[in-house]
Amino acid sequence: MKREVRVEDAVGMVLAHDLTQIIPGQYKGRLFKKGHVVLEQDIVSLLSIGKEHIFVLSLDPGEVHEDDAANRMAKSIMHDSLLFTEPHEGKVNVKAAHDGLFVLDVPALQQINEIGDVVVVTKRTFTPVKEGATLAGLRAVPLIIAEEKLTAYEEILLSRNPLMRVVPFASMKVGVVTTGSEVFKGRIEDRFGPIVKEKILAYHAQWLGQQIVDDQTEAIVRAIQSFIAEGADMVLVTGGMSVDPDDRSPGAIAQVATEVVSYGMPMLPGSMSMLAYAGDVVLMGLPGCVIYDAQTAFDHLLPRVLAGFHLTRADIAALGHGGLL
Ligand SMILES: Nc1nc2c(c(=O)[nH]1)N[C@H]1C(S)=C(S)[C@@H](COP(=O)(O)OP(=O)(O)OC[C@H]3O[C@@H](n4cnc5c(N)ncnc54)[C@H](O)[C@@H]3O)O[C@H]1N2
Ligand code: MOO
Repeated sequence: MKREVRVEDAVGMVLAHDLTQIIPGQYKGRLFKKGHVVLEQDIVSLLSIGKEHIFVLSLDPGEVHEDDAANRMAKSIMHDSLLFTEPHEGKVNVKAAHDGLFVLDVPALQQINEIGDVVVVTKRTFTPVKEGATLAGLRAVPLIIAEEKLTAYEEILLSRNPLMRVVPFASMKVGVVTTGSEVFKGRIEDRFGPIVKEKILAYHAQWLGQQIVDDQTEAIVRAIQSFIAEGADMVLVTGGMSVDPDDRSPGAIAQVATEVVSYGMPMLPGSMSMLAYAGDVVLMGLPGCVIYDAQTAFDHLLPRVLAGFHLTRADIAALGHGGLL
């Protein structure tokens, strides 16, 4: 509620509007901002610009100032992997405490943003982020917010936190099996090795090496198994993923796998990719587009796998929404 008070009585109260200072020839601008909580030392400044009375918004019981609200919003989503800025204009920014994969509880975010007057705005879930990156903004929309809106927010998080977190990447050991008679027989130069190596090293994973083999199922199987015997956490098989008679990679991966999650996925480019597991070892089949397109399904699967997630068919099916890269 807006009401008039004597400046001396305004300490602790919230300014209802901006207050302007004019010093002829020198300055015309805002001395205090709407929403400012009046401090003891502000009294002199206010009197010096001719304000003996000011309009304040009094916080009735059940009302919270925007900055206090933003602080409470931050408190409810505390997590070791997150850092929070001081509130400014009713907003706290959330930052990454370390490199990793940004992971968000999307249904909980939806529930929070349905409350009204509190908004949480984030990066997309499963985005790889660097230390210090801004992940989200938490904002109280009105200057004065109803306590019940904040309570509703806090109640959702009682059972749902962590709402968001950053999962560090494991330093997995990765081996690459490259198929293709044209490469094996030296008819063309291999392009897969350097491209995949760069993507893997960008996540600080370990490069075990690359084996180039002919389009023969047994040769591909042996190469995968030799990387597993060497301690690989992940083996990538490149090329030979589509429909030609020489495309042996899916069959070879399936032979080694204990679980085939998916051959084919709802992402373009990269729809001919494959994900399988041999025990805990991740097996991926990478189609030719990975050497052609800057972004494919591989770029979306790799960080999630490195963050330690065991992907299911449901996870793969969910890629379709936004999967047209
Ligand atoms: N009839 C269909 N044709 C294709 C389909 C389909 O569903 N039906 N899918 C297309 C899609 S999508 C993709 S992606 C590619 C998948 O290709 P492959 O993984 O089978 O790739 P290859 O046939 O082995 O090679 C394609 C192309 O890339 C060259 N290549 C392969 N490996 C290397 C390497 N290590 N270094 C350099 N160049 C390499 C290869 O020589 C071919 O030119 O299939 C579509 N077709
Ligand atoms: O697997 Mo293909 O890449 O859909 O582009």
